[in-house]
Amino acid sequence: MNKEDKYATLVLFGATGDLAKRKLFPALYSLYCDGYLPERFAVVGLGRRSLTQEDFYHHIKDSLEAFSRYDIRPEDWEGFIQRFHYVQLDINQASDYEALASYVEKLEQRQEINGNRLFYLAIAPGLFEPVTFQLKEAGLLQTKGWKRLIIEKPFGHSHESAEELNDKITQVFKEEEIYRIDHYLGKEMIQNIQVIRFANSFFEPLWNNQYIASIQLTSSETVGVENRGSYYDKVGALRDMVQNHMLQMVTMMAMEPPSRLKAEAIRDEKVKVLRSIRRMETEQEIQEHVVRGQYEAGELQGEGVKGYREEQNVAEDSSTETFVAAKIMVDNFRWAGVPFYIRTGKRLPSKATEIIIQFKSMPYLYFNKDGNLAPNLLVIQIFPEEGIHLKFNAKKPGTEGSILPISMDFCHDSTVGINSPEAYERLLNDVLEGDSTYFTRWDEVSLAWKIVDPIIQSWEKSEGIPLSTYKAGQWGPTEAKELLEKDGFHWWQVFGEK
Ligand SMILES: NC(=O)C1=CN([C@@H]2O[C@H](COP(=O)(O)OP(=O)(O)OC[C@H]3O[C@@H](n4cnc5c(N)ncnc54)[C@H](OP(=O)(O)O)[C@@H]3O)[C@@H](O)[C@H]2O)C=CC1
Ligand SMILES: O=C1O[C@H](COP(=O)(O)O)[C@@H](O)[C@H](O)[C@H]1O
Repeated sequence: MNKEDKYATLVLFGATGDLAKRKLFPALYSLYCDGYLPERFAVVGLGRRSLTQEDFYHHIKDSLEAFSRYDIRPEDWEGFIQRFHYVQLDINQASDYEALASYVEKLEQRQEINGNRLFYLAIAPGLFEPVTFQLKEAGLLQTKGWKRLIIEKPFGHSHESAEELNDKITQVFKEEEIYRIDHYLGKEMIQNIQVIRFANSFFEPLWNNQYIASIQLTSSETVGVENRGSYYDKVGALRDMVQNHMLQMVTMMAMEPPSRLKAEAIRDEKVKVLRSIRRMETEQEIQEHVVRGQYEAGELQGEGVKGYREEQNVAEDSSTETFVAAKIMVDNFRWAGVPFYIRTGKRLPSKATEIIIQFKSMPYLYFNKDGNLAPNLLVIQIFPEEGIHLKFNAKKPGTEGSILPISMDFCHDSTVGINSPEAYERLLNDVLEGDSTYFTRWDEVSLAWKIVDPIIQSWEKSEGIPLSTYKAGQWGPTEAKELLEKDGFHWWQVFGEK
């Protein structure tokens, strides 16, 4: 691409918020240090509070000191911080947008930026819609260059609310200008799934129901809800993690090779997977295939922790799930009969994200006739380490002649020896380049809601599926174990687990 195409002004709503502090400023700093930020690039940070430029600089410095993967070097800091400008704006005040429009225009003239504008909504979802309309009203979208919108999660609370939001936003921005963030798609090893699958002749032939017995996807967290109780208690793990991150991982694993390595072709294939996922409609199906749980007080890493209902801003009688496990079936030629087991939860024993592919057993067990030969596993480790591990059987050295499960390991972190870029760095750079491959298109979001909505509705009925409990520090309720055991599987030990 032409380098001028990347020159841009980033208009950042929510510049004084938690996301900006923990993720966005550090991501911008890394992009700057790695030479990915265009030479003409300005950030207009917006917040409700009154801040001087100096205050804003301090705020950004604090953010980098706490969260950046690079140390602040004076020679980088100067070049970086001069791109930042703070403007106080109340999202509900039309006159503030007029002031913003004139500020941005003058800045673009001064910095010779040709009108490319990137609007990032790092604000509460209830504000997404008013902001987009005000941007239009104030003429901020009438620009000579491109305009793009980055929108944070959650995108809706149900299919209906997501559709309403989408209808509103698409009155102002075209679909190809909208970048819906799912930060899991920015993770190194999730992007690597395509390369593992489509650049290796020995994986692709095995990637189907003839050779694969089941696939497990885990995203476990040790943290509780922390200071996000008021958000989380209305949302729960199914909306917070499954509707987006977990289903996106399933699509990356299950999709067909795209016709071209282009955003639309890849997203078309992911959509086909979402369409093929068997919908659970009846209460019985949901009860059989989905487990929900909530943590009680327990012990984690040697320390006592409180239960979910004792957390700040959580209702005393809350029935919000902090854990979900589910069996997902993808009804197509490639995957018929292969269960995809997903689980995610808070206050679990370790923080880990990984995908484990369990291959079918050999048709005849010459070696262990009792059937105890370990199955071949391919482990895609996404967090804490980034790596791929292939587990297979080999002869135990010596005369005994017994069999030993061994592992061939590729550990990305230690092999490459770098501090791998964070998801937000890749995603911000992609938006600047106009590449929407790792953002969710509306039809993906819509289908994902259609998969989870009936489950939510069933849970909301008082006679619906019971909410199980688990002690903080355990791998969810016992029903999560039983979900696999009834199919003859078990959860494999997560890498991060001690
Ligand atoms: N924090 C996180 O780790 C994650 C957050 N997200 C999403 O990112 C978005 C932002 O979250 P987060 O940063 O945590 O939220 P915060 O509550 O920390 O920040 C909210 C921001 O919105 C601004 N704001 C609120 N009301 C107004 C208003 N009327 N006019 C102008 N600005 C206003 C605040 O400005 P001020 O403080 O000056 O009032 C602040 O900058 C949400 O959609 C969230 O779901 C997604 C994934 C992770
Ligand atoms: O989107 C979210 O993701 C985080 C987990 O992300 P990870 O990159 O640390 O795995 C989760 O804590 C949060 O509740 C959810 O909103």
